[in-house]
Amino acid sequence: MKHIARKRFGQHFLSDGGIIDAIVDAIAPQPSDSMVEIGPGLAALTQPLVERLGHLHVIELDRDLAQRLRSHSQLTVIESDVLRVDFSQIPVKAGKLRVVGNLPYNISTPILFHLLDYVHIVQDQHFMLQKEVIDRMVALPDSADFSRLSVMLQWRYAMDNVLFVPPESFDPPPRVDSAVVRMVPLAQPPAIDVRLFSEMVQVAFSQRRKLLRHTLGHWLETKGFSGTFDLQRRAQEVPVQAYVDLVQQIQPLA
Ligand SMILES: C[S@@+](CC[C@H](N)C(=O)[O-])C[C@H]1O[C@@H](n2cnc3c(N)ncnc32)[C@H](O)[C@@H]1O
Repeated sequence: MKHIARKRFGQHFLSDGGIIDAIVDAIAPQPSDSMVEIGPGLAALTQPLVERLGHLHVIELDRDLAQRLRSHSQLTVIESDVLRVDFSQIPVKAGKLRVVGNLPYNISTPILFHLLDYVHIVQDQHFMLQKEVIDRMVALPDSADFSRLSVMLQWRYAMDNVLFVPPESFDPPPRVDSAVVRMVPLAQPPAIDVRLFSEMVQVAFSQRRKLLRHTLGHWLETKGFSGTFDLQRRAQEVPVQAYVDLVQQIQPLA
């Protein structure tokens, strides 16, 4: 029976064979990999991936789609909201977990933040996202796209935009351009208090047009910060490393 795409689940199914091949080539799955796919849908990516891997974990919220996928003996289906999945419970053969998915765009940022909690067990992530979101993820300081998302991901991942995907590659087509991003956790990430860092970056970018003196200045006072930091700048002018250095000065880790 034909599945009718459900808008509330952000369902846009890949239908362009050339794009599917290009994504699978970019992922380069190996039989020794332990991989999990978020939102397999009608298995456009799932099928070629599992052919190369032999086995794949998939996380699907839509009950009907999860039911269809269960008939596939090489898949372990986790029927759940991905934001509730504890990725540390997914078995890995050896090494680390590889995470892939053509994500539901309405919750792509919460998914990226949820996965930050598991970055230490992840080898890499390949995600199809709204191109505009990827532009923000990989943006450099002083550009209009440099945002909270850029800082929150760049301190922990090396990222690159690997493929542009136009709306007509999907059925039904989304109203936006898409792209595929590769995210590789940094081998030697800085030691920081992630919660404090997240709070600080949120405060810094809360009013992008204002100088940090008016936004971050007060927050730093409440934290008892007595070091030096140039607050005569806007949040988007500050390099990621400077945010890292700042949070390390506020609360040196034990
Ligand atoms: C953009 S579609 C991609 C489908 C398929 N991978 C493809 O490329 O054709 C997103 C998929 O994520 C599923 N999904 C939506 N919200 C979800 C959630 N919170 N947790 C897990 N899966 C979800 C949808 O049901 C859908 O199958």
